[in-house]
Amino acid sequence: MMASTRSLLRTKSLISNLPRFSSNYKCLDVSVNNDNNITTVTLKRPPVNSLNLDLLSEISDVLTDLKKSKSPGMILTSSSDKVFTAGLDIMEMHKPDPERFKQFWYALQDVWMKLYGSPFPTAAAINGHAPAGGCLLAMCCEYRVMVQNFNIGLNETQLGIVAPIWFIKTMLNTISIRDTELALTTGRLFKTDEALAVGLIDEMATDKADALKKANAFFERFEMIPPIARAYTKDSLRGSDIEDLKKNREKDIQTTLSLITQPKVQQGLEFYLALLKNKKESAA
Ligand SMILES: CCCCCC/C=C\CC(=O)SCCNC(=O)CCNC(=O)[C@H](O)C(C)(C)COP(=O)(O)OP(=O)(O)OC[C@H]1O[C@@H](n2cnc3c(N)ncnc32)[C@H](O)[C@@H]1OP(=O)(O)O
Repeated sequence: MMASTRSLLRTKSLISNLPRFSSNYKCLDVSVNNDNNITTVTLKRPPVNSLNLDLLSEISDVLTDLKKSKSPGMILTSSSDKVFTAGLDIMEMHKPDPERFKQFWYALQDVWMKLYGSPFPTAAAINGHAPAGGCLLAMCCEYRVMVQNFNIGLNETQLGIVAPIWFIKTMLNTISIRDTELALTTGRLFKTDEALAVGLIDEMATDKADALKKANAFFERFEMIPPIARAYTKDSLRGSDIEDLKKNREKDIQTTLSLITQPKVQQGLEFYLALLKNKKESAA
């Protein structure tokens, strides 16, 4: 075979392996780093990247594309300069339409299973606050770099809601049982340096550029590791948590719907929404 034909075939096979991303994402920016082929997925749903059905569906789609294209890795970050994501969109839980809520929760389960269980390595460049669902997304990643002076944690109890068992398992996979219990029961939000001290994040960064640089450096650790050995090892550690949710998926949706629609829980959410609005008014 002529050298030029060989090189053309090689180029073709490289092209067919490159991730093909939909340009139709409304709430995400997706870009591939030419130096290391790592994909950066940037959450872009102003003002606070709250996770509604649309955003979750797009994250789910991009994770499917990355798996199909055998991506060498993904960084999750935000286009905002102060919020990574404010967690689940409270409007999806406030006076929910049951059918819409089921779709929303199903999409959240999907994102969790795909991100927590991804065969490719993942890092979060947390360039802003990451409460509740935001902390969950960050903890699903294998490595977390966080810009200083922001907050992260599972603060559900502060809203009068209960973090589902798969949220709890994700925290248990990250920090100690003792710290998980204290953090969850008090709904604690950790400042960046406090999060580093308990191991909720792996590194601190001065700004987003520094966070992205450190997140990119994480992937160098796998240069000499066969991807299949890496992926099987991750699955041995995380796979049983995912299997548990797969088995209980419908039950988890029904239980969450019946809890979220309880009058006391709805009152708690209304109170919390009012606090968010008042905060704005008293700052003005
Ligand atoms: C029983 C059932 C089990 C359910 C289990 C549920 C599991 C997870 C739950 C969650 O993820 S609930 C969400 C928890 N999130 C929070 O507690 C964060 C709330 N937000 C904030 O603390 C702040 O907004 C911020 C993230 C620190 C950012 O502060 P900033 O000053 O920059 O912005 P704000 O002025 O506060 O907000 C702007 C705008 O966005 C609205 N908003 C904020 N967070 C959310 C949200 N999570 N969902 C929907 N909307 C949100 C906020 O009200 C403002 O709205 P406007 O006043 O501009 O209309």
